[in-house]
Amino acid sequence: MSNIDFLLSRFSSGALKEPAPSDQQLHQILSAAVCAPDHGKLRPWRFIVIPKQNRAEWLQSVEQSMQKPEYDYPASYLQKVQHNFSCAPMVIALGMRQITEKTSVTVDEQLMASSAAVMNVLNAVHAFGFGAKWVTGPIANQDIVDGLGFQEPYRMLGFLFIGTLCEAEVAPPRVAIDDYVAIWNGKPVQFKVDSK
Ligand SMILES: Cc1cc2nc3c(=O)[nH]c(=O)nc-3n(C[C@H](O)[C@H](O)[C@H](O)COP(=O)(O)O)c2cc1C
Repeated sequence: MSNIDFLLSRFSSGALKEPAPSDQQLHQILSAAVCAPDHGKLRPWRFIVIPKQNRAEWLQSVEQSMQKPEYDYPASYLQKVQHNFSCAPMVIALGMRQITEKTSVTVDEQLMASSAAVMNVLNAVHAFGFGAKWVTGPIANQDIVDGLGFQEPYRMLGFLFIGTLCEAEVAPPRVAIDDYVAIWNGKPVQFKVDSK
């Protein structure tokens, strides 16, 4: 497969089975993260691997926090979280360190660099033939953020579930790029997708 076909064939999937990437593969996958564009070289991205051997303890703390009345999660969401965290072969919590002193680089730019780093991780996972899904959702309550160590100045950016794709999965149809790209001809542009 050519490099461009490789990029065009990536898709997200939460239907994952064992095995997960090996430690060596994970090291390379995370090394791809730090190749992301990074204004001011602030390295804002942070990754917390939640290893299989600590997953039961992690899940227990998630369940305890989600059952607190102040959070008011629907039972169906708790079940979904239990399923995702117990079944995913690999779980990585995503975060960033927000730097506001001695830099002119905005936190928005740091968020963009951190998101670009996650995208590199998704592509590196795909390069090794694995699948992944980035989720945020309402799970990041204060107890979960604190339990990970992602309280300020850090900011939580979600979780990555990583593993082997189920055979039946194929890439979904993609949108037409012409809808999202315009050529500037001296006047403000009108995107096709927004004028439909
Ligand atoms: C920052 C971010 C957060 C996301 N959070 C969720 C989520 O909480 N739940 C979910 O089902 N999908 C979530 N998604 C979407 C999936 O990760 C994925 O992008 C989507 O299913 C489309 O698949 P694709 O990557 O193949 O286009 C999120 C995506 C991004 C970029």
